Parts: sequence; C-alpha cells; structure tokens
Amino acid sequence: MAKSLSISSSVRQGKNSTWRDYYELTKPNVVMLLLLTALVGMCLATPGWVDATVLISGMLGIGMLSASAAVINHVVDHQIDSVMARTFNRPVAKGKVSISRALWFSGVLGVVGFAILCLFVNMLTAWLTLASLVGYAVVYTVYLKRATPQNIVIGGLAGAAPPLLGWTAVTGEIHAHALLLVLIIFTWTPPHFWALAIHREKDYAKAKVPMLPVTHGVAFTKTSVLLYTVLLSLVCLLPYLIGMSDIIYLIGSSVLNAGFLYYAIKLKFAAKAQTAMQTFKFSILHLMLLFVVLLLDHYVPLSL
Ligand code: HEM
Ligand SMILES: CC(C)=CCC/C(C)=C/CC/C(C)=C/COP(=O)(O)OP(=O)(O)O
Repeated sequence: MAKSLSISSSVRQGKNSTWRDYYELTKPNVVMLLLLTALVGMCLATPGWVDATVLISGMLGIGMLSASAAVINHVVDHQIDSVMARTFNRPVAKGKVSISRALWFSGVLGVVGFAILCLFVNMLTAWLTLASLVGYAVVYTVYLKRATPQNIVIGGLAGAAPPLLGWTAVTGEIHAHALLLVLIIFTWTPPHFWALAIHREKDYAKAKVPMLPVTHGVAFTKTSVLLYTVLLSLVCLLPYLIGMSDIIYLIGSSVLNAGFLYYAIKLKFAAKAQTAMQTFKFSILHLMLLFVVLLLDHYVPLSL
C-alpha cells in the first residue's frame, strides 16, 4: 500500500518522465507538417535558392515556437485531455510530466526560438511567429476552444500562419502570395478537424467541449465539412488563376481536391463507421502533398 502510494505521488510530480514524454508534448507530427508549409513559404518567396542561414534558423525558430505552443496546449488542456479516450494518456494529463516542468520546457523552447528568429532571421518574422504562438496557445486553447463551436475556424489562423512566416523570413515583407497560402490552410482546417470531431463526438461531449458535432449535431457538421471542402477546392485554384503557380500545381491540386471531395461527399451521403476517420487521415495527406506539389511546380519549369 505504502509502495503504491509513493509510486502514484512520484508519477503526479512528474518524476517518472522520459525524454519521450517531452517529445510527445511538442506534437511532433503536427509541427513537422507546419514546418513543411513554412519551408514552402520560404522557397516560393524567391526565384533562387533560400539563404542557408535563413533556412536553418527560420525552421529552427518557427519549429521551436510551434512546439512551445503545443506544450502550453497540453498544460492548459490537461483536465479535458484526462477525460477523453484519445488523449487521457498524454504526459501532463497522466501526471508523467508536472505542470511546472512542462511550463519550463515550453518557456525554454519559446525564448530560444524567439531569440533565434530575432538574431538570425528578422524582427517581422519573430513577432508574427510569437503572435501565432499566442493565437494558438492563448486565444484558441484558453478561450475559443471552450467558448464557441467556431473555435477551430478562428483559431485555425494560427496554424495556417507558417507559410507566411517562411515567406517573411526570406523577404522581410508580407506578400499577397503568402497570404494566399495562409488562406488555403485556413480553409483546409475545418474539414480536417471536424472529420475527426465527428469520429470523436462522444469524447468531446463527455469533456463538455463545445465542438460543432456536440453543439449542432453530426449531420450539420458533415454538411459543414462538405461545404468547406468545396470552398477549399475553389481557393486552391487561385494560385493557378493569378499566375503564382503553373500546370504541375493545377493538375496536382485538382487530383488532391477531387480525393478530398470524394471523402467529404461519402461522409455526408454514404458514410460507413470508418469514413470520418478516413476523411481526417486523407486531410493530412492532402495538405502534405499539396505543399509538395507547390514546391515541385516552383522548381520544375513546365508551362502550358
Ligand atoms: C485550429 C486548427 C487545428 C485543429 C483544431 C486541429 C486538430 C487536430 C487534432 C485534434 C488532431 C488529432 C491529434 C491526436 O490524435 O493526437 C490533429 C492531428 C493532426 N493535425 Fe491538426 N488541427 C489543426 C490544425 C492543423 C494544422 C495547421 C496542421 C498542419 C499544417 C495540422 C496537422 C496535423 C497532423 C499532421 C496531425 C496528425 C498528428 C499525429 O498523427 O500525431 N493540424 N489535428
Ligand atoms: C507558432 C505557431 C505556428 C503556432 C501554431 C502551433 C500549433 C501546434 C498549431 C496546430 C493546431 C493544433 C494541433 C490544434 C489542435 O489542438 P486541440 O487542443 O484542439 O487538439 P488536441 O485535443 O489534440 O490537443
């Protein structure tokens, strides 16, 4: 009995944590995809090669501030996370990493990342990246997530920012083409998240988080996924229509959007048990390949 008490108290104080727990706190897979979109923002900002110092320090700084924001999300949400089947095993929710240690970790990542951007990139990128951190960790996580089912639509702006951050890292200026890349991710976020939220509706209801399927029902959320996916397909045409991208992008993005539309239509009109989860997984593949296609289109000189 005494032994089990001492084990649970050491777990609560975060004494049994490993480096893997800290790694998990940074949401590594999400940050990797954010960094891919930042890299594409950097590459599209210039016809030549990106300066190596800007590339390395820009990626490091944006990555560290994104990871810092992800750690804060784990701290602020640890009670919600401990109630949901998908997240109950997370390091802070489970007590494997204490709140104070997680906050120190986030602080170090945040300060070092911000300093790297200030010293080796430029102040505009440093402030915009910090604003994205505050947008996700504070505005979305602390406030919007608990306040409105439109939480992820508004909060999505922070996650959509990295292509702009990559662009300003290279040029020091905000450009309409960079804002168009932000708009693509901004429009992609609702179908990305709501597909998962449909699959996890009971989890969110149990944790009393007002996600769209909980407040407005699954049928309404499916319609919203479909409408946003149609909007995304239209927004994805813009880079070609304004002459920012060429034929490789037009073909690649059209194929990817046809795939996303297939899943969104199936989800609305012929869903099986796994369709929502398949749509969510496809959304991640869609965004990753879309940005790879943007890169290919930029470097391979193929025109109609
Ligand atoms: C407010 C905006 C967003 C919300 C609410 C959201 C929500 C989520 C949720 C709940 C998951 C499941 C995580 C898990 O099971 O651990 C997830 C996974 C994921 N999201 Fe998002 N997301 C958003 C924006 C983004 C953005 C902007 C990106 C990248 C550009 C992204 C990339 C990913 C990736 C790669 C995964 C898979 C993670 C894994 O398998 O470990 N998300 N998202
Ligand atoms: C500096 C910068 C670019 C910051 C952006 C940081 C960032 C990690 C954005 C991704 C958005 C995301 C994973 C939301 C999910 O949060 P959730 O709390 O709804 O999902 P969860 O339940 O899985 O934690």
